[in-house]
Amino acid sequence: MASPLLLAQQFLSAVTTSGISDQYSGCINSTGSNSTLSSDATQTPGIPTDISSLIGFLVSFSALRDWLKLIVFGSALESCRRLCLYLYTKLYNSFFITARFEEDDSSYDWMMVWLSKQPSWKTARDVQISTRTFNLSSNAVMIEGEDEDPNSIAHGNRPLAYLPSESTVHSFWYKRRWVRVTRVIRQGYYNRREEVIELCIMSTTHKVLNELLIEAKKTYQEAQQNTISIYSSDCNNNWNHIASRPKRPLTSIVLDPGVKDLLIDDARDFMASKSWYSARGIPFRRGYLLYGAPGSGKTSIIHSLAGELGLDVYIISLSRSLLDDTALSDLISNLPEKCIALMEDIDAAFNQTLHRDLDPEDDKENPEEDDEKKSQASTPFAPTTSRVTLSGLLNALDGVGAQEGRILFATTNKYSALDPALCRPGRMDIHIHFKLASKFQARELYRCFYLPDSEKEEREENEKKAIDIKAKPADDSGYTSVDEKTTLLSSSSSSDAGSTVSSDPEPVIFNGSSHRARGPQLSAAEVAALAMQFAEIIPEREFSMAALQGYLMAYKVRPFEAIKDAPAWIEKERHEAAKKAAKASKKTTPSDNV
Ligand SMILES: Nc1ncnc2c1ncn2[C@@H]1O[C@H](COP(=O)(O)OP(=O)(O)OP(=O)(O)O)[C@@H](O)[C@H]1O
Repeated sequence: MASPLLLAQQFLSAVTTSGISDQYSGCINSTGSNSTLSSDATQTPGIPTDISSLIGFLVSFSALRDWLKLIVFGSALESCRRLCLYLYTKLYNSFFITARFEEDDSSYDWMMVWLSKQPSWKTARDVQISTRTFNLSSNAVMIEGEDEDPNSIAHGNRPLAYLPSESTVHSFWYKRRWVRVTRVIRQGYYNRREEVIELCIMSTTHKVLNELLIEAKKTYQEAQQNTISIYSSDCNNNWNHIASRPKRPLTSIVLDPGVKDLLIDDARDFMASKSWYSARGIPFRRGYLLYGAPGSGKTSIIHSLAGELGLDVYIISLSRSLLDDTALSDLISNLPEKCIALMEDIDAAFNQTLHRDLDPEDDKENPEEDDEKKSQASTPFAPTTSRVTLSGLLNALDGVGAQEGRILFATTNKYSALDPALCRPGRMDIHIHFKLASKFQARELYRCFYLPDSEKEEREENEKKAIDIKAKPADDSGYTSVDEKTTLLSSSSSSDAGSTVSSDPEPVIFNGSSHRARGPQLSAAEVAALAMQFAEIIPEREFSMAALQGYLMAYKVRPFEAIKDAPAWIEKERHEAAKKAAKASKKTTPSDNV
């Protein structure tokens, strides 16, 4: 590598040949310091060899002098700029607090809904119109003047909102503090569009920010009051909000007497017993296994309970592609402290097909549906890519990383196929059998369908009150055996199941089908009497509640026809079931012979 001295000498020799050095040659020679000349340098007469004389020589060029001045001046300027920036940041940070909200976090939705309610946000001059609801089904972010039409979603009219345009700055006053808001859109990994809200508050402490956050969260929760949030995991194992569903009233689900009470009381009691569990060193978790006939209300009751308890539902799909034991464990440990974790068709995760096999015992409960599923299961579907093992699931449920405070609901149609380790108390504390519809359920479902709305509201109110009274904290929090509770609660509600109506209702003259609003207006007593008639026709434990619901849906505004045509419908269903059973047995006979 060439030394700087050598380079300087080469530069000088170039200058000398161009004649510039002539005027300076005297000066160079006058230094007379040739003592350190190298053999190369001796070949170029008049070139300074020590550093100080070289610098003196270079400085003697006016252009070089200017360059040097520029470098010194530039460095000083840059240092000054950096110092100012540092001081500004220091000063800014001591007077302002900046908070960022990323789009994939729930706090972003809180902020957007809260901001949409700020007068200055609504009057922004540079706006983007959006139909985003921020995971709310209500019109919490609608623009002023838009009617709050309860049917708007049914008509496809999503509420409109003003969102200030991206990268524009908006400011307003909050509790006598100046607040600046910026919507920043940036490019994330894999060119993913990411949105961040930056909130800058003029405050020296976090007090105002905390107040603002609490207010935003409350505003959001109020807007969300009548909905439950449903979360599901993505392939990166993150929990994503996938939907907000309106709460389903418990009265709309008809189960055998005592089952609903058992579930709600137990879950409420569990949620209020954290200290009881920790005092005894028992993991604060509760598991419910709902098993039985398809379409008997297992999923529906879970959603309804979530609404009643004010918990979000986190769906754990064991057959999700690429889910393995580690990913499952991560998912479960990332659940929030109070939530409902739902594993549907828990038996299906360990089968090699995407469909459920059926338990021979359960076959009896719903032959038609089961035959259908059997034939589906026998078709060559791609095997699931899930790699969850039973031991992986057991560890995830109660291993070290398992989340405390969560309520797990698992459903299955194939109870006897489940491993006893999975069903043991501690993992699944309460097992509830959901059977095909009883006469009592058929009667209540009919009432639910045709009861006037005002009566329904009253009934819901009464049921809610009854639940609230029971919800008072119990002294003996902890595990109670299923048998004990079922007996207790069944007896308390059996009077309802056995009620009868003595007199026949007045027939209402009504023909043909019409819109629901123009259907016959029946009194509660009339509906009750008709419901009794309907229940008498429906055979005990032969049809699922989903099948009965499907039948009544066809008679939404024709309560009398629903009763009149029920025997024919039952015959038809039996006939079809027999046909399917014969077909299925034909299919299996040749292989049996082989
Ligand atoms: N007990 C019930 N009361 C009121 N409606 C019911 C009941 N059972 C089922 N339904 C209705 O039937 C439909 C299916 O119910 P749901 O999905 O809850 O059944 P499920 O037992 O979870 O079925 P699967 O085992 O096939 O998942 C829903 O629309 C629900 O409204």
